[in-house]
Amino acid sequence: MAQYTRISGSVGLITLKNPPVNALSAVVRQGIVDSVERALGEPEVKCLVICGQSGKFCGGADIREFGKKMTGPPLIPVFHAIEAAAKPVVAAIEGIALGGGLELALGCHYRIAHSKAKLGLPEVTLGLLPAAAGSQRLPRLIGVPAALDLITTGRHVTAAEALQLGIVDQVTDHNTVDAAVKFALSVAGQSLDARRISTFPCPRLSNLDAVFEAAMQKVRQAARGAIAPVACVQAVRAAATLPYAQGLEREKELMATLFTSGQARALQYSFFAQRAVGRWSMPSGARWDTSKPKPIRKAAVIGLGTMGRGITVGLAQAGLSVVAVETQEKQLMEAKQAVSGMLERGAKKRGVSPPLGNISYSSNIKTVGDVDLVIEAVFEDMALKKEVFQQLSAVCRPGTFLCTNTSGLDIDDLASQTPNPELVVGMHFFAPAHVMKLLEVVYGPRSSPQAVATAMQLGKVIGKVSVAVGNCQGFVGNRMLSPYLSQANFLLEEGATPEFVDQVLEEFGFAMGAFRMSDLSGLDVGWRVRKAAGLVVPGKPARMRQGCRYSPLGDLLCEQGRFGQKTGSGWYQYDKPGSRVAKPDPWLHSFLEEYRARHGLVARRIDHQEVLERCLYSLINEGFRILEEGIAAGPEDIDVIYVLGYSWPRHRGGPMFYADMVGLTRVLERLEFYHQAHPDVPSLQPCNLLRKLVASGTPPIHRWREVIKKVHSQL
Ligand SMILES: CC(C)(COP(=O)(O)OP(=O)(O)OC[C@H]1O[C@@H](n2cnc3c(N)ncnc32)[C@H](O)[C@@H]1OP(=O)(O)O)[C@@H](O)C(=O)NCCC(=O)NCCSC(=O)/C=C/CCCCCCCCCCCCC(=O)O
Repeated sequence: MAQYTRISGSVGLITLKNPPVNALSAVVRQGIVDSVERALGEPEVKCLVICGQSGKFCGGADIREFGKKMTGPPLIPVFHAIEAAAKPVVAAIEGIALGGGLELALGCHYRIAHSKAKLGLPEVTLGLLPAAAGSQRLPRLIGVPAALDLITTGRHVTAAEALQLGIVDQVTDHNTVDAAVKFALSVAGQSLDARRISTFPCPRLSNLDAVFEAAMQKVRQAARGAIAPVACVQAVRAAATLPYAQGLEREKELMATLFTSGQARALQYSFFAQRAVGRWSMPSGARWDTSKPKPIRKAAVIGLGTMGRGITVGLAQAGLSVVAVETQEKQLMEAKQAVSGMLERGAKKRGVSPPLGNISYSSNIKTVGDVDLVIEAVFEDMALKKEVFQQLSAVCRPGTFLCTNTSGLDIDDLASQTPNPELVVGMHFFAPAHVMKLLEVVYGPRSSPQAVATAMQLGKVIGKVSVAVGNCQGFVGNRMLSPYLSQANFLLEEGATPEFVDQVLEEFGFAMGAFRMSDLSGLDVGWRVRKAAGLVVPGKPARMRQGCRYSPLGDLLCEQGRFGQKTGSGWYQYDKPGSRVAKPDPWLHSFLEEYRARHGLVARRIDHQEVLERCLYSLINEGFRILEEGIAAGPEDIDVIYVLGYSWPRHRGGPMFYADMVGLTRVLERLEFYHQAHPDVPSLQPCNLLRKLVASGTPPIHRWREVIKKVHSQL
């Protein structure tokens, strides 16, 4: 609702009340209309102030109302009524003014912000544009280049930047509502002619075409197929070239296309999924709301390779005290230098001082005796990790949580090295660990709910989106990647090239196709895993292993020392080791031809559809297996992992959301088709849960949990 009160006799105060972020629901919109009307009708009232309760101005349109039947007054006329008011209206911005919240403020005549407030038009991140006249008012207020930047990126700006840009008129460190009331009284009675943004001409640009061409090129490059950023540029162009009323029509037209698009649905699903994963549960029944985390003040990181360094930076930046341990003195010195450099660069960017003093370095593992939690980040080798866990058990005080940063090793096996397996959890960070938002928190069968809650909470403290998942080979992300990569390899055997497969996957929206990504991460990584699994048999490149089809192509490249970017060749060639520019490699093409000839394979023409379906549907099928086994609690968990950790295009929601969009019946049919053609590839065999979902009438994704629950209860 919106509550109307009178203060200081002559000020009408409208307070938005819709926890948690005062979103502009139908009731709130109606409340604003009624309050404004009332204030304008009261002769004693000289001016108005609009604020939000609980220190939050407004988080924008109520996203939960999208996709439902529209009720209540639409936003644009509400904001026009405010702008047209004959009494000054001042927005008192505390906390947030985002999306429709900022558009509301732009409809007001003046804006006063608290110094800690964040402002922005993040609609683009939800697949939309600021269609409550924001795309038309903001360029008129701050000019085209700055408006283009804010509207196409959706970034939030601080109050200080908003003041500099001219979005707000004043910033205060004190009570914002008091400041706004004082300000409103000071301008009461003054002409408002120069305060109505919709009447402003858009600041002229001499190089208008060039500015828009450059903006369009930039968004197209970054968008990877997303349509909202493109529409945002078009809407701002309308503001720059058309009268306000016509610009508004264009904004409406563009919004109509976006509003009902699959991309908007996907991005809004993703928004809620990222919040839903915080409400984790385990098959044992343990849950986020019944498991209390222990506060972590001091942590240790063991092993200061690339991952350990990134984790140390993340912890120190979040204000934790960190003991960073590396037993090799030379590496310890190198790591100290590298970590300090990362902290200094990060601090410079954020305009703060680097938290160098939060870290103490040591080559002696015994120095971790007084920490609350340890993150072991040594080399991905089970024997080595076991040794470290045994040492930790001897030196850590009772109750210390022991976490391992691993991308797929058995958490329970490791936990068995300690007398307290309930304190052990996996924390799978993604490289670079201080940058990537995703953290897989892996619980073993003996991990206590408190250990999981503590790791999840620590992830939040260091700015990660943490997803709790069960223990299995590769956990969720890497386990699903395995069939995807296998299909990519099989496609090469059957006639495709790495360039073609990557092109198809990149057109779908991945930042990198399967082969460019493998070259970047290093082909030796998978080689080591396959060796450990007994799949690599030197001198035996046969295409079957353990009764299933197997492609030894990656192993053969590794045997030649082709590990990818770091060695200057892999699936592609590079100018020099470490170079990032992948070029098609004639050697690789001849190698593939020889390989096919040796195995009696006849190259056939493989089309776009087959590449996409075989790679994506095998990955999705594995996702259903993971749900069936209870390794992930719901499809949102998988989707968040893929969007944040594996560059799955955000505007496609994630693999499970994509399956829902494509239609489960279609996914099932195509998997059956490919499995018939390749019966020796088990990952193409549709899993039980997928069949059950189709048999139960293909419910929409938000109802899959009901079917999953039934499947689990039958097991
Ligand atoms: C920064 C935040 C605000 C707060 O962050 P934090 O403190 O970390 O808390 P969170 O965990 O993120 O959030 C707390 C809970 O609040 C929920 N929430 C947050 N924002 C909203 C919201 N805007 N609406 C509803 N719910 C919201 C959140 O989900 C959490 O709850 P839960 O845990 O999930 O239960 C942060 O939350 C944030 O960034 N929020 C989003 C801000 C944002 O993006 N705002 C913009 C929203 S879109 C908008 O404003 C659009 C405006 C113009 C719309 C014009 C509409 C016109 C329709 C015309 C249609 C024409 C087409 C016709 C087609 C046809 O012809 O049919």
